[in-house]
Formats: sequence, C-alpha cells, structure tokens
Amino acid sequence: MFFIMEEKIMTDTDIVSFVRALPKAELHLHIEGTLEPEMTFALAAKHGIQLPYANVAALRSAYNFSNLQSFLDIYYQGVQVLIDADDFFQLTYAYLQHAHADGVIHVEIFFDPQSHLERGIPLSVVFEGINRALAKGEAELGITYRVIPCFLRHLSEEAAMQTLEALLPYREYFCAVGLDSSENGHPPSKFSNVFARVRAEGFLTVAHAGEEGPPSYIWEALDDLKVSRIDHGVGCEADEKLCQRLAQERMPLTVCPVSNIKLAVFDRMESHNLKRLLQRGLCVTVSSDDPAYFGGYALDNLLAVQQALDLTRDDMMTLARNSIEASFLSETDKQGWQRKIDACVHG
Ligand code: HPA
Ligand SMILES: [Zn+2]
Repeated sequence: MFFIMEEKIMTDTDIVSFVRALPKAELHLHIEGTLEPEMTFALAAKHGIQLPYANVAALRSAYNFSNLQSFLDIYYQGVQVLIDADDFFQLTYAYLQHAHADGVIHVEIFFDPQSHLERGIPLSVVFEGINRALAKGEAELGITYRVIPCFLRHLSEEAAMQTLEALLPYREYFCAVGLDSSENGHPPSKFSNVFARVRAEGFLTVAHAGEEGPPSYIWEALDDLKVSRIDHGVGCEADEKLCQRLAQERMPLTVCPVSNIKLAVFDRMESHNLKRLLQRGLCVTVSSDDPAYFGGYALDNLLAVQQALDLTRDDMMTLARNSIEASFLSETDKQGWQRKIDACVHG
C-alpha cells in the first residue's frame, strides 16, 4: 500500500520508519497499565497468588471493555500481583524497552499510590523498583524520565491529602501530581484543596479531564487545579470557548487514541477528533495510556491515527514537536530535541 504524504510517495515501511525515527516523548502512561498478561501470570506464580483466569489467553480475552469503569475494574485487579520492588522494576523496565523500540526518548509515567498503599505495599517499595528501572533505562537506553503519582478521584479529597503526606518524603522522585480513575461524578473541583497544597509544595499538576466527562471538568482542571496539561481532553470539542482557550494558551492535551477506541469514547478511529484539534492549533500529543490493556504502545497509537485520519508527514512531525513542548524537560533539552526533529524533515 502507498500513501501520498506531502507530495512524496511513502510506503507503509517508510512511514513506520519515519514515525519511529522521530524523537518523541510519552506523557500519558500509567505504569500499572503496562502489565502484560504474561507478566501478570509470572508474578502471580512467584507470589503464590491464585488468579481468576485459567491462563494468559483467558485473561487477555477479558480485555473487552465497554467504558472506562469496565476497564478500571480489571486494571485494579491486575495491580494485585505487584508486591515487591523487583516486580515494579520488571514492569517498568519492560515498558522502557517497548518505548525505546518505538523511538520514545523521554517518558513521564503515572502511578497510583493509593492502589498500592491500600494493599499494604509501602511507597518505598514502589519508588525503589520504578526508579531503579528508570535509572537503568536512562543509562542503557538513553531515555530520560519524570514520575507523576496520581490521586484516585473516586476516593475522597481527605484520602488524597493523606496520600500527599505519604508522598512528601519521596519528593525528589516526582515532579508533578495527577488525577485519574473514574471521571463521571468526580469533578476536578472535588480536589481543589489538595491540589492547592500540591502546588504550594512546589509540584506541577496535571489531571485527566474530558475523557468521558463534560467540558466543565476541563475548565475546572484549568481554573481550580491550575494544571500544566490536560490528560485526554478530547471532550473539549463540545465547547467552542474552551477550545479557543486551549489553543490560545497552548495547553497540551495528552490524547490516547487507541485507549479512546477501546473505551468507546469514539466508535472508530476514523471518527476521532485528533486531526480537527490539531488543525485548530491545539497542542495535541499522542500517548498510549495503558498499552497492555488496550493493545498499543506509542508507535501503534501514532500509526493508528496516521492511517485512520490521513495525517501527513508534517502532522506527524507536529505531534512529535508537541510532545517535546508539552513535556517537563528543561528548556535546553527541549531545544535540543526540537532541532533533532527538524533534522528529520530530510530523513
Ligand atoms: O485512561 C484512564 N482514565 C482514568 N484513569 C485511569 N487509570 C488508568 N488509566 C486510566
Ligand atoms: Zn490515563
């Protein structure tokens, strides 16, 4: 098959190589969502945990979701096999190898402290495992990183405040705090006080908003939580004033196309609004969210939207540039990567 991209005929293989070679950052990635069924079974065997599935294939066939909640129920079940620091290390390093193979040069990974604390797993164990993998990934694969713990929004603000207290002794290991889990019925404003405290402690903020929830949740994430990025945010299109504001402020959206299809946010990739948002000048980026559950890592997501929405070579470069712009890298590092992306024009 052939595609005409910017007057240049590219084959499927050309496109894959071109997109893979573009330096890019992955900014919306739940590390617990990278738990592949094979690892779930291996860790369950290691810890003597009985899983409610006969085998890997049976578990994978349960990955058939109708909405966000149906996914979260299975995702929180999967987390139970993560017990010691080596488990978190293995999980994170396996993800980094995928990311490296896809040409990802910088990752900002989420984790859910409350889903580990409530099982009696201390944060020292989680941070030890994740950070050992991230340090190895930087040394051996050249991937730089940031870590972003998220509060579970289906729990109370008080629980989030206690989680923040538990996180503060590890402040050197993370740069921002996020908000995830079941969106509808749990608006960002529910967490205004704890996020004010997060900012007062010197951290940046991000929040999932406008995945399934209304545009008002995106407004609240901006105005109440003072976020630096909106995770997902695709629901903004229903509100013209909001779209104008997002474009004007170059407020990044970390869009996860494969996730959006698997969780029925859009019925098919061809109906995804990513291209329209990009054309309106929004700072759209592409990430994989929970790749083990949705069946697509960074490159799969980029290629899926390229094909379904006929994105050009320039569009793909814009997505890569946006991912660097939206990252929490230093300005110097950002400039270095933007120059490398510019060099790909001739690639
Ligand atoms: O896609 C998501 N949305 C909300 N919460 C989540 N926690 C893991 N993945 C997600
Ligand atoms: Zn997410």
